[in-house]
Amino acid sequence: MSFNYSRIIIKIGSNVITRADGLPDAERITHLVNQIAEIKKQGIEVILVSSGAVASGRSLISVSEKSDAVAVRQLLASIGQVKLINTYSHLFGKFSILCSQVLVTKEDFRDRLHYLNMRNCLEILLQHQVIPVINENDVVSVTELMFTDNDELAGLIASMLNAQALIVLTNVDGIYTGDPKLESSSIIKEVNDAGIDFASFVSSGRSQFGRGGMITKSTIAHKVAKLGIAVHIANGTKENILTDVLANKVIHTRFTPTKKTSGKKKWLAHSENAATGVVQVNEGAKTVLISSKASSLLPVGIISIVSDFKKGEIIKIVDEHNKTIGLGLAEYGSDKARELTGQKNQKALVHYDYLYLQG
Ligand SMILES: Nc1ncnc2c1ncn2[C@@H]1O[C@H](COP(=O)(O)OP(=O)(O)O)[C@@H](O)[C@H]1O
Ligand SMILES: N[C@@H](CCC(=O)OP(=O)(O)O)C(=O)O
Repeated sequence: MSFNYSRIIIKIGSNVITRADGLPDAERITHLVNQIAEIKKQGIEVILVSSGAVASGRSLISVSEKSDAVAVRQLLASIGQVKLINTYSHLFGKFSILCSQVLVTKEDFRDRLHYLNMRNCLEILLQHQVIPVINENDVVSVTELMFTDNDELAGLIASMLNAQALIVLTNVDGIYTGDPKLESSSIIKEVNDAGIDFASFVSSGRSQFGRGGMITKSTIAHKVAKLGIAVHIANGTKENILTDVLANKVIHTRFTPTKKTSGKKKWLAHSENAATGVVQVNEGAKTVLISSKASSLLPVGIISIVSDFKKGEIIKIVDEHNKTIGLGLAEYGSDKARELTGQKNQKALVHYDYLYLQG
């Protein structure tokens, strides 16, 4: 049985695009573009999240090893992104397909208006049959402003565009039960909502040119699947991998999508870093909020306003043990919330439509 998706995000990792010597693998990129063109011909909308700017830069310039690592990354990415996008543009052009360059930073996902502007841009590209090729803007994203890696970025894009699936291509067949190099390890074919402790068997090690490693892939995949989007982690170095994944013909790891979530909640799900305020709730409120019943956060269940916020800002909701249980959009500021804390029959601080609860 093949998967019937109409909109997919494909993430191509550094290790898929890069040869062992650190230079871009032109043959592989060509093969992937050929498959994407084939998928597009079937009427499936495709958004590409592609790493490879740094690797492409490496093929164009040599830099002294003594130079500052952050500056070198900026230099390589700045030069390399031009080559990367030119490669895609040339290869897609052979199929008369237009692609576009979209470079983003973590900041672009913070503010809802900015987020919606970005979404509108991607939607109009898709409406015009263009394949957006997205990468982090490595030239301005440094240290704490960076995404953990492009897996995190791909997860955000999948949520933003209500995609049905996210396909993450890496250099192993999927998530293994242990070190992929050991014979005793096997591929986990299906992950469902039951919740697996990935950290217990996925090592934090990364492959040569990767940034986040398999741990970020697992965490992001789990989060995205819980928002109702299927996630496939597969080996991008294998022949016909994309068409085979969609035809369900190849062994890989698939995270089963669970409940459907609204666009607003999907945005909130990825907004922890943008939260300004923190609100602590009691056990009763926690139970009601995480139950299957749709409930808003009312002042009666609030114990304290831990840090300040203004109306319309994102707040983190924590339980009595300071564990984060969700994120929401404040209907009013922290001054008013403090006045109402513990009181019955008051206006909700977070309306259910603007409340995302981590499960
Ligand atoms: N349990 C595991 N299953 C699969 N891969 C693992 C596991 N533990 C660690 N890894 C490592 O994660 C690497 C893939 O992540 P990463 O280096 O970030 O790649 P990419 O560039 O594709 O994002 C694999 O090459 C593998 O060495
Ligand atoms: N933006 C960088 C890639 C960063 C990155 O996180 O890569 P990956 O390990 O593939 O998720 C580049 O284009 O070189």
